[in-house]
Amino acid sequence: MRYLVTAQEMKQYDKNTIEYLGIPGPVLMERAALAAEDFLKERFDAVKERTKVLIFAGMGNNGGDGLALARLLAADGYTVAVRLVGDPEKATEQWKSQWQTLQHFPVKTDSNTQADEYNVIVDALFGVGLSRPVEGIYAEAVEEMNVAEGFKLALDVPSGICSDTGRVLGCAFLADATITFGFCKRGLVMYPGTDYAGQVHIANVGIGPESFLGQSPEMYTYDSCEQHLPDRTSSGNKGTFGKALLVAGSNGMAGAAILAARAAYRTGAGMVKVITAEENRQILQQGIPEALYGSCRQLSESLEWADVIAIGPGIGREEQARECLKKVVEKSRKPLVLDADALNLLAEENGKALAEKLHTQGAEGRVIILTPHVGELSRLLAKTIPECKKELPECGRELAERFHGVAVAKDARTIVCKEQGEFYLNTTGNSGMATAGSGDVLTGVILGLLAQGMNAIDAAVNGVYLHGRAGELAAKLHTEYGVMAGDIADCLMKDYDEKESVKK
Ligand SMILES: NC(=O)C1=CN([C@@H]2O[C@H](COP(=O)(O)OP(=O)(O)OC[C@H]3O[C@@H](n4cnc5c(N)ncnc54)[C@H](OP(=O)(O)O)[C@@H]3O)[C@@H](O)[C@H]2O)[C@@H](O)CC1
Ligand SMILES: [K+]
Repeated sequence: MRYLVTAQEMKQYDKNTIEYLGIPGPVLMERAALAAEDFLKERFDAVKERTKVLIFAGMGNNGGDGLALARLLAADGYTVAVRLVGDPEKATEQWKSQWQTLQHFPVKTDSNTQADEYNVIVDALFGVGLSRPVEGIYAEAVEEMNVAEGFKLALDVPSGICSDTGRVLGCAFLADATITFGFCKRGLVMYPGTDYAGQVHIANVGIGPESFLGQSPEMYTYDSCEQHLPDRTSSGNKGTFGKALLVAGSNGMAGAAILAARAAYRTGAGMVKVITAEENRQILQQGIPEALYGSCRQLSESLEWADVIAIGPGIGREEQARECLKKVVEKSRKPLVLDADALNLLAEENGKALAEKLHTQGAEGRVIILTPHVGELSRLLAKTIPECKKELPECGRELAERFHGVAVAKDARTIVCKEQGEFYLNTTGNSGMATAGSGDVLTGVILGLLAQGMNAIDAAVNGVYLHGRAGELAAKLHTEYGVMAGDIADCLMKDYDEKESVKK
């Protein structure tokens, strides 16, 4: 698990480390600079004589990190220059102290430095203290760094990127790599910040979980397959691994049902039954002979049969789809995944009563997982798409509260949350997954995990992670251009069976 922190959280953890744990600020700054120096030395020590480093320093402690780095590199024999940007009169105390020390080292600090004479550019203008759009001399400095040749390293956060949202405030430094201190900032993994950050390295500078003092970060992600998958007992039979009911595919939309059913099987569900339009029967049975078939008339008895239910992929918004949704809500209390047109139906004026019933069922303990993309989310919350994109975690939370369920708010960086507790931000996946049917696969994955007895939040988080990971594997085979939803389904669990973590 990797924490993703906001600027405010990071400042609090800094403060707690200094004031409560008793590690002085200058020690933290020294460790930050040492980590940055190590990072550069790893790449440039072999060509030290030819390496010329130019550090752009602002007047806050991010600039202070830059000054300390300049001193360390100069002491180590590198050619280093510092360009000050801002008024040193307004600098922080730590900055001033670093500046005084720097005077004893061979570092060029006049303003005549030409960025194109240097082959390493370090951005130490702003870190988590960025508080407004970058303009004037600061924007000019960012522009000069961006057009310069050479390797570009950002300290803590690329200047101009909002640490909390990843948004560009005015303009931003385009880094090859970012070395970030203590914890990864949210803005380094959210778009577009992640594209500006380049490769992100997290440096331990002495600010750890001890500094939380009961206030742990509100967001996290997973970097690898460290999650818990459902136990798989070797003596299990198909009943052990769950009976999953999938209501999907109106006439002509059999593909959505096939994709979701395949994904549920690939994730480990014991049995998958698909309720779909009569016209889809033949193609469904050819497309996925492993699945059981049921017509819409058999829905009530199938609800009895099922352990878990998903509804939505390709169902459309016609009367039959509405009838199916009504039955799924009114005749069952089993764990339920709502996707696609099931969500659109709930957002319609005459879906409000059903939404109200679901809200009550959620309050009474029914497991409800909603998987809207931003368009569906905007309809459900009566907000614009840009609003939903801008405030995705908050919108996810609002949806989770509305249904007392788990929200999977899908975008390039999907958010998963409950009514309370942390936000999971997913960092697996790629642009190849922005393809028709990809959402249907995700519904199947979550359904498959639920069928095996996983709780709602774990099924949603792990489902989103696995789906993204499968997309990465599919892109290795087909490139991001060539990935189709069926490839994602077929790549599910591909790299899992060798891993110890499967057995956790
Ligand atoms: N605590 C510690 O010991 C440790 C801290 N560490 C480091 O400290 C960094 C945080 O330092 P920080 O809090 O001083 O903020 P920082 O990012 O330097 O920026 C503040 C300055 O920028 C200015 N400013 C802001 N926006 C602006 C704009 N648009 N345009 C122009 N000016 C703007 C703002 O000016 P003001 O708003 O006051 O006018 C102020 O001068 C952190 O990212 C990490 O690198 C590490 O060494 C680990 C130990
Ligand atoms: K920076």
